[in-house]
Amino acid sequence: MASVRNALPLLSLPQAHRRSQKMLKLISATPSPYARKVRIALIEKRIPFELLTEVPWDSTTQTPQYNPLEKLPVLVLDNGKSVYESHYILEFIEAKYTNVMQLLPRNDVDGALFAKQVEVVADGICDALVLLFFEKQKEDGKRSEEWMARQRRKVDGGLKALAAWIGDKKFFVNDTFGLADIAAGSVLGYLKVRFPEHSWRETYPHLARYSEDLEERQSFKDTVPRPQTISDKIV
Ligand SMILES: N[C@@H](CCC(=O)N[C@@H](CS(=O)(=O)O)C(=O)NCC(=O)O)C(=O)O
Repeated sequence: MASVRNALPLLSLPQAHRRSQKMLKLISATPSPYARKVRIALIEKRIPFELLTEVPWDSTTQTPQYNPLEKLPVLVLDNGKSVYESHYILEFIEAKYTNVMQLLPRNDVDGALFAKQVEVVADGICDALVLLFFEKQKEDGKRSEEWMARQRRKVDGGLKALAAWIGDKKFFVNDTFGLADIAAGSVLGYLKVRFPEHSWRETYPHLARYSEDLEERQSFKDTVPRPQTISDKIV
């Protein structure tokens, strides 16, 4: 498990505080669109954390020690407790750190619920992309074309919804960067890395421009997804 302290927020902390500050830990993987959501949120909120990079598919992973579902991201708290499932981690951070930038509008229930609906669709696209990615890894003759077609329909349907919702706006909710933009930006960044051949940018030019604008934010620049080498056979 590779470890790196997230330098951005620490640069703003007085030196003495850095040594005494017990650090949140985030178990992550370099390509993970789910983990990227949490990384972006922590950076945007300027909450210091230590990044622990894992390959959850390898037999050597420590992920199961922190999540009975054996999935990352996992946020490991100062008291050793772990918080898992990306949408819940974001809800946890939003609720527990109230004196920092908020991802959801405080006085707009419908706006907050819509942001969560965008996250549902973005995460659903990620789920379909992950299933598609691993189906494509199967040996010739063992891949199900019907199964892959079903996942592609979910991806395309989700992208159509995101494109319709964003239109030519800068952000999804109340013209303010927030949860919906983290979720949508993360899945669009994942598409670029894992499925560069997908034609979504030609099909939805506004969505492409929206994604390019988000990638200019420091929190996105610091968390660009990278493919990972999986040592063990996925079983
Ligand atoms: N719904 C989960 C999905 C997390 C997930 O699937 N993580 C993958 C890694 S990655 O696809 O995000 O890179 C994982 O740990 N997979 C291991 C496993 O499923 O056993 C979330 O939002 O946190």
